[in-house]
Amino acid sequence: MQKGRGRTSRIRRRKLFKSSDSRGVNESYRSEFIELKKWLKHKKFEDTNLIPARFPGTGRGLMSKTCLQVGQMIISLPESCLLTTDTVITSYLGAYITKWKPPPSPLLALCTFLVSEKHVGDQSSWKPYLDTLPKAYTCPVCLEPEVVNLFPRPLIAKAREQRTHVQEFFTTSKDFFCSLQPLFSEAVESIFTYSALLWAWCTVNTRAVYLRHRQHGCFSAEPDMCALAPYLDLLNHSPQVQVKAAFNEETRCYEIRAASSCRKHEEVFICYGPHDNHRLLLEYGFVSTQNPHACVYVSKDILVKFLPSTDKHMNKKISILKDHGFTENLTFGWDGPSWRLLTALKLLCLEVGEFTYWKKVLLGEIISDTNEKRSLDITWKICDYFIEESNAMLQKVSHMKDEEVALINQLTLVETLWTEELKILQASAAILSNLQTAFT
Ligand SMILES: C[S@@+](CC[C@H](N)C(=O)[O-])C[C@H]1O[C@@H](n2cnc3c(N)ncnc32)[C@H](O)[C@@H]1O
Repeated sequence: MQKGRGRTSRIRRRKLFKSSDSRGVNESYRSEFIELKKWLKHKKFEDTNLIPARFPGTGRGLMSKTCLQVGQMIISLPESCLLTTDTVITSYLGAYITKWKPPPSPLLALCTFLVSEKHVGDQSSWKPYLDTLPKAYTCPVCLEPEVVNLFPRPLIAKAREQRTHVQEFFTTSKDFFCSLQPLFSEAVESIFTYSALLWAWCTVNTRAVYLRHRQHGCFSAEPDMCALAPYLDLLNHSPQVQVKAAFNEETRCYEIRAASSCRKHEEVFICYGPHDNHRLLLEYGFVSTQNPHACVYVSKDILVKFLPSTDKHMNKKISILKDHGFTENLTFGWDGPSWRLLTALKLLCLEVGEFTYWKKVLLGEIISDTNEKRSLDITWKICDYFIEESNAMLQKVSHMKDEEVALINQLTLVETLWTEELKILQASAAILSNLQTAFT
């Protein structure tokens, strides 16, 4: 038998591949995690199942020390470890928040606390936690505008909205920050800078868990539902896993239980929600590969671009689609064009004599073979147009990666997004070709 060609060798190679592909490198020896564990232990948290580790695909996360069974507790974090608006209200900031008018939002309270505690450094009782937080984030608001301009069109619009939102959050909070001057020897303008607030905003938005509080009278009406959960917030997202996560009123702990099993020394994931890649990038600053919820969005303008400009009913058709909510959430997915996209196109493809049947189209009825075929052909053309666009964008990003070395990480993120979109479109194109064959 030739060396390296036998069954044992194949198994060994497969095992090696598995270990280099999904196994993490233990990081529990790092000083920030040693300090964090000591601090958490002092707050009555005992960790038995998890170890901080770095993984090839997902970066820093948590690894299982043992095999985790369905229903088993993954982590149980006592209330005293959580950073909530209660923490802020009972701190030195409480008196300032209570007297400020108009009342600050719960989010502003959390962000102010984070910036202030980070500023005091060694003096902060939250230092062991703060030291484990990322120094920078990759949400679109943190990316260079030239990188954001490389996003798919619908995401560019959302990324710009996010930037405006955070800028307004900063501008409208400046007076409140000024009111905190008595607490600091330095000028508050040098502490509560835009970049400090941006860091805090991203910390809360990418890491907080959902925890509904009773509404404090000293805050604005926005729901108070975010809690920062040290250590637990090292858990990365997978769309494939299921967990049960909630605050247990009896044990007064935030608990996560496995709803699917996990093998020893594998990364332990939670699911942040059934989010598509645009939402993951917008809210958490990453893209998930093979995400079953990922899709490619089709805007109304693209639909119209592929339809004859001579159709005298076009404006009426568009306003029907708008009135019935059919101009939003039109998508291509792994399983082909969405029902909403196909339905919108069937309505837009109605011939003059068929126009009166538009209600039936919206109810999912088939009007004619011609209508079915025409709408499928146009769907295929749109899909093909998107495939070409994705390929062109991937080439552009690859070229920029050579030119703009300082932006390599940001560009890689965009590249992953377009690569996933291309895969989805190719899957959709294959499904559409099969459907078209049925009408020829
Ligand atoms: C709650 S934290 C999880 C821990 C984080 N990786 C860390 O090092 O602190 C959420 C952030 O982790 C990263 N993340 C989570 N799931 C991921 C995944 N599947 N792939 C890549 N990054 C992921 C994103 O940056 C996200 O904003």
